[in-house]
Order: sequence, then structure tokens, then C-alpha cells
Amino acid sequence: QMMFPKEFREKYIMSKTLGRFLTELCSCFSGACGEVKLAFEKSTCNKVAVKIINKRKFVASGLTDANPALNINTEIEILKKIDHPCLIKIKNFFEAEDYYIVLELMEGGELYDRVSRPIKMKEDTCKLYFYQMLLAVKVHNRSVTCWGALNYLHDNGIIHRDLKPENVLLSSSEEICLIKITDFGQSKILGEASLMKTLCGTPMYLAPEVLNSLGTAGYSRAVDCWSLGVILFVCLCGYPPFNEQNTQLSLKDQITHGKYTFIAKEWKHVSDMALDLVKKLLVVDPSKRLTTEEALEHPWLQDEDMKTTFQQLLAQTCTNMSPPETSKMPTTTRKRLHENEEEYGS
Ligand SMILES: CCC/C(=N\NC(=N)N)c1ccc(NC(=O)c2cc3cc(OC)ccc3[nH]2)cc1
Repeated sequence: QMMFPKEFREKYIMSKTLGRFLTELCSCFSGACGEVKLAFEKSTCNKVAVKIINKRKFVASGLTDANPALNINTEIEILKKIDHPCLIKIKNFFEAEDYYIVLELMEGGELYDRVSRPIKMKEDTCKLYFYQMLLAVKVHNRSVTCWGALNYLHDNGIIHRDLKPENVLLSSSEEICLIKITDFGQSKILGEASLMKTLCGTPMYLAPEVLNSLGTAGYSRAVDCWSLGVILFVCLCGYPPFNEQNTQLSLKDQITHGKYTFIAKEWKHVSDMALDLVKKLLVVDPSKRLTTEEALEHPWLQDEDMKTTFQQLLAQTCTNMSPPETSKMPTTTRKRLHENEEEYGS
């Protein structure tokens, strides 16, 4: 029986495990360990979700990934300060022999369970969900690069780096609902524009990889756009673009060459515009891949009904918060974004 810290037990009554416990259990053997439980907040009787993240990594896995303790604190800091309707909100945080993170309950569970169903999602539903994912990632990237609002990040961007249907949560079991991005355990905060400073001096002592990285520096956020492309692909047709079932090419070769499996009969009812957006996200060269801003301008997302539905859903949940007025945001050209950020390789 898991021992919950005293101050935790004073505030919450624990209930059942949510989501695919077995997968959570399996993930324990892969080092990344944790599960999500339903709980009741004593003071309000409201339902909450509690993400439990084990401190001990399973040494057996020999995983060398960074110490979760380091990640979790950065993750909590990030999520505490960035306030967006499509990013998970933290309500409380306890550290004992494990981490107990109290979050708003996303009653609809993971998008993963929706895309795993035999009945494919309607295209309009995919569009409503995808629009919200773009806003979350865009605002996420933009809110910390272009808005002074989160000055503690010193105008750096944050990259999620692990976007997948398991990390997209649905606010209700209704098909038409809000989504929230979660699990920033792999996220990265971009460094200051140190590459530019490095290039001020003569590179007599500079390593080749730094000079070679000049071509790709500044595109690390593009990894999230690739992942969004894979998520959109799966939502629209019900099967993943790159998978091990494919025999000709290894999964790695499929991805590095951008060779996705196209099964015509699964795409028959999908609009050409939707497919066009997928194709422009699943581009191997990050500098040619659509950015979140460009994706939001794509014809498939110029759908006032969908945007009105999103606004109505927002209005239902929170009276005061209004979504970021993307039109009023300073338009940042790729060039300026390029200058604002840097890192070697990625
Ligand atoms: C700040 C912690 C963020 C985090 N993971 N972070 C991490 N792994 N480093 C995380 C990961 C997963 C979740 N999942 C949920 O909240 C969740 C609610 C839920 C409801 C369900 O059925 C109703 C089924 C699955 C669910 N997952 C919430 C937070």
C-alpha cells in the first residue's frame, strides 16, 4: 500500500488508478515510473488527478536519462508559471519518498485511448483537438520567447520533446471538448543566445560540431511540430505513419527518410487539406517543416465554426480567462526566432 505523506492525506482522499495501469506498470521497468490516481480534495469534495512519480529509477534498466528529480522541479516551475487553457494546471505538489503532483482532473483521459478505438474520429473533431494542440505548443513556445509575461525564463522557449497521444488529455468524455498538453518531463528550456556570443570571437578553439551546427541552430522547437504531425496523422486515419509492422524499412529509416505508410482506403474520407497539412509537418528537414504559427495559418484550420466551438468550450470552463489574441501578438519572422534562440545540434 503506497504511503502518502501526512500533509497529503490531510487534504486528499485517494481513490482508483486512472488510465492504462498496465502500461504505467510496464513503464516502471523502463525507468520512467509513475501512475495517475483519482483523488478527492477534502475541502471542496472536488475530484482531482494525482500523478505519482517515483524518485527511485529502476537501476536495472540502466537508463542514463537525467535524474527525474532535476526534471520534475523544472517541470513544476514551468507549469506553475505558464497559464494557458490548453496546458495542464498544477494544484499542489508534495515531495516524500515519491513525488505527488495534484492536478485538475481531465475526465476524458488520454487522447491515446480515443485514437486506439476502432471507430475513427471525425475530421472536425481532429481539427478542434489539433487547433488546441497548436495553440498550446505555440503559446508555449511563444509565451516564453516573445512575451515578457514569463520573464523568469528570460525570454527563452520551452520545447516539449515528447508530444504523443498519451500526453494529450481530454477535459471530458464528450467528443467536443478541450484538450490539455501534459508531461513536460522531457522538455527543454532553450539557452540564451550564447551561440551568437561564441561567434563574436575568433573560433580558434571552437569545436567543429559548433560550427557545423550553425545551419540547424534554432530549429529545435521544430521537433514538436514533427510530433504534432504524427499525432494529426494518427487522429485522421487511425494508424501511425511510422511503425514496426512495416517490413521494407526499419522504424528509424522510415522516420529519417520521412517514409510514412499511406493506406489509401483509410484516407478516402479525409479532406485533401488535412492531408496537405500532415505532409507539410512530416518534413524531414526541420528548416522546411511548418512552424506552429505557419500551421495555424494553413487553410485546413481557417474554420470559423471550429474556432467558435473552441471559444464556447473555453467560456464554459472559465469566465475570465481569454485565450491569447494571436493576431495581436508581435509577428515573429522565422529569421528573428532564429536569432532569439540557439543550441548546438539538438
Ligand atoms: C506535472 C506532472 C505532469 C505529468 N507528467 N510529468 C512527467 N511524467 N514528468 C502528467 C502526466 C500524466 C497526467 N495524466 C493525467 O492527469 C490523467 C488523467 C486521466 C484520466 C483518465 O481517465 C479519466 C485516464 C488517464 C488520465 N491521465 C498528468 C500529468
